[in-house]
Amino acid sequence: MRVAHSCALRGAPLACRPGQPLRAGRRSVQVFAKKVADGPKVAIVGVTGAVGQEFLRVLHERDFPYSDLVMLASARSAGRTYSFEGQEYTVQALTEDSFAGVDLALFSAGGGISKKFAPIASAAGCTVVDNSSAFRMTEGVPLVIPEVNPQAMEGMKYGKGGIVANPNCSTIIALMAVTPLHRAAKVKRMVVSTYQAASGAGQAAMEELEQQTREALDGKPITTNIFPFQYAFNLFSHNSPMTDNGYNEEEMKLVKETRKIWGQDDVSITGTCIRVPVMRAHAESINLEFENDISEEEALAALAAFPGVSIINDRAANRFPTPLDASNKDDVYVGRVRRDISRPDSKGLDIFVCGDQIKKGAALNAVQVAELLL
Ligand SMILES: NC(=O)C1=CN([C@@H]2O[C@H](COP(=O)(O)OP(=O)(O)OC[C@H]3O[C@@H](n4cnc5c(N)ncnc54)[C@H](OP(=O)(O)O)[C@@H]3O)[C@@H](O)[C@H]2O)C=CC1
Ligand SMILES: N[C@@H](CC(=O)OP(=O)(O)O)C(=O)O
Repeated sequence: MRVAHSCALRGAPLACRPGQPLRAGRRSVQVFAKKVADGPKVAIVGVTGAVGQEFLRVLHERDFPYSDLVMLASARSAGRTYSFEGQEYTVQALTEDSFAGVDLALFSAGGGISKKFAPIASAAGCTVVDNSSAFRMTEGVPLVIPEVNPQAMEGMKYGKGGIVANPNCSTIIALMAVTPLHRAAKVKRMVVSTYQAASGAGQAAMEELEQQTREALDGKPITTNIFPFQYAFNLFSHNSPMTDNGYNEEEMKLVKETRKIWGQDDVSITGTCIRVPVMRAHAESINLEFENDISEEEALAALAAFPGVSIINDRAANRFPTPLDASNKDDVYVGRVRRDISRPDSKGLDIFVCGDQIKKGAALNAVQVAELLL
C-alpha cells in the first residue's frame, strides 16, 4: 500500500513528490514512501556529504524500495539525525560491524574509505555500489552507466555481496552524450575539454565558492581553505594529482574508464579538465572523430533517441545547454552539434554537453545501478 508522508532532509522542511526535485519552504505535499517489508536493507556511507544527501533525494524521487535505512558517516557526525520519508534516522559512525544484515550499500565517502570498507561489506553479503574511484579499474568489478553497459553487472543482486563501481562524473556525462554517436558511427578519437563545477570537490568546496564570491563582492580578503587559488571569478586546472605524463588523474580517468565501459581499448582519447566557478553541473566540449560518416541530422536523431539525453540546440537563438539548465536535472543536455570543418569529410563532429555532477554524475547513476540489483 502506498502511504503519504512528508519528507525532510538536513532538518529543513521540504515538500517533495516522486520524480520531482525537493522544494523547501512549503508545507508537505503527498509523497509515496517505498518502505516495504521485502525490500533490501540499504546503507548510505557518507550520508552527510554532498553526494550522500543526493542519494537520499534520488532514492526518494525514484520510489526506491527499501525495508530499512542505515545512515553512516564519520565519528564526527555520529548522533546527527535526518528525517526521511516520515521517519527519523540517527547517523552512526562507520565501523567494520556496520554492514551486518545490510543488503545494499551506497558508498560515497572517498576512495580510502571504500578501499577499506567495501570489501568488508561485500564479505558480509552486502552488495556495494561504490561512487569512489577505488575499484573502477579493478578487474572483475563492473564499471557501469545503466544506459550504456548494464550487461557488465548481469547476475549481480543485492544481498549477495560484490562491488559495482560508479564511473567518474566527467566520464558519465561525456559518455551519456557520446555513446549514441559511437553506436551510430564508431568513435575513433575523442578530445574532451571540461568545465567542472565546485560540487565535484565536495560540500566544502561549494561553500568556499559561495563564501569567496561574497568576500570578493564585498572587497574583503579571500579565504582559501579547499583550493590554493581564489576560486570565485577565476578558473584553474583540475585539482586532482598530476601524473607522470603531464595529465592529471581526472584526465586519465576519462581515458581509462571510457575504454573499460565501452570494452574498447583502441579508442584514442585526450582531455583537459578545468575547474570553473559553477556550483553543481559540469560542462564539456567534445570533438569526435568517427570511423564512419555521420551527419548533424543523424547525430541529433541518435541523441534524441537515447534515454537520459535532452537536446538544446537552437542556432538561431544562440541557445545551447548551460550548467544551470542541467542543475538538479536527471538528464544530460547536449547542443552545439556541428560538423567539424577542420576535416574534409563527414567523419568529425563537435558537441557541447552539460550534466548535473551530483545527480547523473554521481548519486542518480549509482541509484540506477542499485535498481539493476533489485
Ligand atoms: N562519480 C563521481 O565522479 C563522484 C564521486 N564522488 C566520490 O564521493 C566522495 C564523496 O563526495 P562528496 O559527497 O562530494 O564529499 P563531501 O566532502 O561532501 O562528503 C564526504 C562524506 O564522507 C564522509 N566521511 C569522511 N570521512 C569519513 C570516515 N572516516 N568514515 C566515514 N565517513 C567519512 C563524510 O562524513 P562526515 O560529514 O562525518 O565527515 C561525508 O559524509 C568523493 O570523495 C568521491 O570519492 C564524489 C562526486 C562525484
Ligand atoms: N570528478 C569529480 C571528483 C571526483 O569525485 O572524482 P572521482 O569520483 O573520480 O574521485 C570532480 O569534479 O572533481
